[in-house]
Amino acid sequence: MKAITLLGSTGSIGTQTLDIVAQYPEQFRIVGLTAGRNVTLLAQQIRQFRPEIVAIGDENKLVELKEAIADIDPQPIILAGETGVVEVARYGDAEAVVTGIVGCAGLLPTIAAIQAGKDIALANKETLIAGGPVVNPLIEKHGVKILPADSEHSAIFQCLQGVLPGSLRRIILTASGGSFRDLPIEKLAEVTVADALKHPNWSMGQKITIDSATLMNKGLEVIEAHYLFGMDYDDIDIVIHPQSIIHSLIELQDTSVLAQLGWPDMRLPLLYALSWPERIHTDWKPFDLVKAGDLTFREPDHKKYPCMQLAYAAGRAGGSMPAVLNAANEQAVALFLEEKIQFLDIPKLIEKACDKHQPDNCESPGLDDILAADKWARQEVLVESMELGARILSVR
Ligand SMILES: NC(=O)c1ccc[n+]([C@@H]2O[C@H](COP(=O)([O-])OP(=O)(O)OC[C@H]3O[C@@H](n4cnc5c(N)ncnc54)[C@H](OP(=O)(O)O)[C@@H]3O)[C@@H](O)[C@H]2O)c1
Ligand SMILES: C[C@](O)(CO)[C@H](O)COP(=O)(O)O
Ligand SMILES: [Mn+2]
Repeated sequence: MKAITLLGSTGSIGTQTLDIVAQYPEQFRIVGLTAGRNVTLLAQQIRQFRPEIVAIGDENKLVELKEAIADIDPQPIILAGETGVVEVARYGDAEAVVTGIVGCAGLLPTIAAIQAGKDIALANKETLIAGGPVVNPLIEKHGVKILPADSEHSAIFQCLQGVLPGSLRRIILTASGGSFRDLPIEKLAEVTVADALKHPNWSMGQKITIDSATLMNKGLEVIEAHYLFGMDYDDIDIVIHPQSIIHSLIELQDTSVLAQLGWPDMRLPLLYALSWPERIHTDWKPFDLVKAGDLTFREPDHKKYPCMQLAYAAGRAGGSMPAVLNAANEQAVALFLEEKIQFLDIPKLIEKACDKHQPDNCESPGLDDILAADKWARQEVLVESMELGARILSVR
């Protein structure tokens, strides 16, 4: 039985992970759970899975959580705030930590888990994009494994099983195209948050759904693939595949191409990340090529979706630039979700922050440099957005 700790238990990744644990209680045991603010759902999860330790990210919710589970015996250790989440990540005999927390908030807990010798089932891509220069050396130093849970990187990881080192020539990331894939570019200026949250194939958290709509999710996944598989940016391509059936492909030195297919269901990459190198027998809906229907592919439209090129440029710049790209994106998406900026402002704000950071890019950033770059980028986007807002208001 594998003991696991789950960061972000109340989110899309978190609840799907707990679905798996509930289905296979003989395979998995929950050691720790963390959430951000959703006390009601976290309390339910604590009742069901009886973790040894829990944390709520929002310290103002600690009393509410303690009251919600006061009758449970024995009581778990109950912590709060970023330090509490970090403590859960490093706690006890968990063999693996599932990083279902969203954003760079996952960086410090992930580092703590690695330093405690725990394998990482990595869904939280922002941690690797921002913290790659620090995380990868730590993975090596502590001899732990990063098991990709992101559907594309799981597909690549699965295709690589049994492939000899040095045989990988190219990675091809598939992209659904997101909510606006069939919308003419001239219509993007007026899209709403509600429009952007209507992902055609996947049900996910709000932030990543917006990232899918801007194609920044795919750009982030290019950087994620660079850090996970050591590929140069010139050897990582993107193809639009509206059906989200082929979850990515690898091309080998002899030009042979391997792909992983399946229904768009995040439980499968999560299950494989948790059970690797084993395969657990499931009774889930078998894949059916005929039912899946036509599989189509097209080139990404970089004019319509500038975020992809912004990500390639930040990845190639390296150093602290990916951390700036990621934080600027997190901040811009948050502003869009709050309806303070428009959809097309997202890439504009990110590009401004990256351009401004260029002369200060730290080539070999340590953790403090990454955290400082993250903080600077969020502040930069906030200031720029206010000026943007002021200009918009002055025009009205
Ligand atoms: N969803 C997917 O299908 C999918 C697929 C591939 C990769 N991913 C990646 O997985 C990660 C999670 O995505 P998601 O869609 O599951 O997001 P989500 O539904 O928004 O869930 C985010 C989780 O993180 C918690 N959280 C947010 N901010 C926090 C903070 N500051 N401190 C502690 N906890 C915090 C939330 O808690 P509360 O809800 O309690 O506030 C929630 O449990 C992201 O990095 C995403 O890119 C997701
Ligand atoms: C489910 C997914 O892996 C989240 O990262 C997938 O990448 C989302 O679909 P899209 O291709 O980015 O639209
Ligand atoms: Mn993905």
